[in-house]
Amino acid sequence: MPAPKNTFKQALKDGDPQIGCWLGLADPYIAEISAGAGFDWLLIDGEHAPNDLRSIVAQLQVIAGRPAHPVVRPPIGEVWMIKQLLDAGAQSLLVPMVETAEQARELVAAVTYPPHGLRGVGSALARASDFSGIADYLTTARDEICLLAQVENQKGMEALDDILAVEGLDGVFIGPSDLAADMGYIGQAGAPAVKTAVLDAMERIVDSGKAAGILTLDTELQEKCRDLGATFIATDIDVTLFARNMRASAERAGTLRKG
Ligand SMILES: O=C(O)C(=O)C[C@H](O)[C@@H](O)CO
Repeated sequence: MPAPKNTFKQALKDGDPQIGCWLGLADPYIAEISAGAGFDWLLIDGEHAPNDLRSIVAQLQVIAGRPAHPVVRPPIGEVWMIKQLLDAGAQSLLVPMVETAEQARELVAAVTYPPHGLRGVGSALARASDFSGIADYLTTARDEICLLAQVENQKGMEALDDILAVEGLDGVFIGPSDLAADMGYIGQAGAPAVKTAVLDAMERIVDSGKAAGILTLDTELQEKCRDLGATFIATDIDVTLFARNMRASAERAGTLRKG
C-alpha cells in the first residue's frame, strides 16, 4: 500500500488552477469549516499565525478526507521542522524566504529519504504512514510530497532562474507583502513596481515548467496571475475575513444603542 496520492501536486502538474485560502486563526474548528467551504487548498500558516506542531496536526486531522488539500508553511525552512511536519502527515509544504538555489536544494534534500536526501526515518511512529499502516510508505512517500518555495525579496528574485532550475522543487510562490517591503514599499503590495515584479516572476516561473503561486486579495492581480498560468492562487485570509465581518457587525449592532 503506497503513500496517499497528493491530488494537489497532481493538479499542479496537470496545470489545473487550484484556488486556496490562508488559515491564520490556528484553530481546528475554523479549519474544519474552511475544509468544506469550496477551496481547493488551505494554507496552515506556521510562520505568521500562532501555530505549533500540535495545532498543525489538529488542523491536518480535521481537513483529512475533506475536499480541500492542506499546505503547511513552517516558520522557516529548517530540516528538523520539515522532518516533523512530514511525519505529522503534511504532504505539501510552502517554505518561506527562499533566496538561493542552494537553499532550494537543501529543502529538496530535507523532504527526501536517504541515500538521496536527509529526511530522518521515523515512519514507524508517524501519522504520515498511518502509524505504520502504510507498508510501502518509505519507498513511495517522496513522490507524493509537494515542495513549494516562497521567493519574497530582491535577493530571491535575482536568483529566481537558478531556484527554478532546482530538480525536485515543484513550484515557486511569490510573496507580495515581503517583496514589497524589501523593495521599499512596505505595506504597499499593490504598488505598480511590486505588481510588475510579481507578474514578471509569474511568467518566469510558468515558463520554467514549475507551478506558480501567490496570495493576493487583489482580484485584478489574481486574474492576471491566473491568465499568466499561475496554478496555486490564495484569494483570502480567514483572519481578515473574520475580523472585518466582526467589526462590521459590531458597528451595525452599535446603532441599537441610539434608541
Ligand atoms: O509575503 C507575502 O505576501 C506572504 O508570504 C504572505 C504573507 O505572509 C501573509 O501573511 C499575508 O500577508
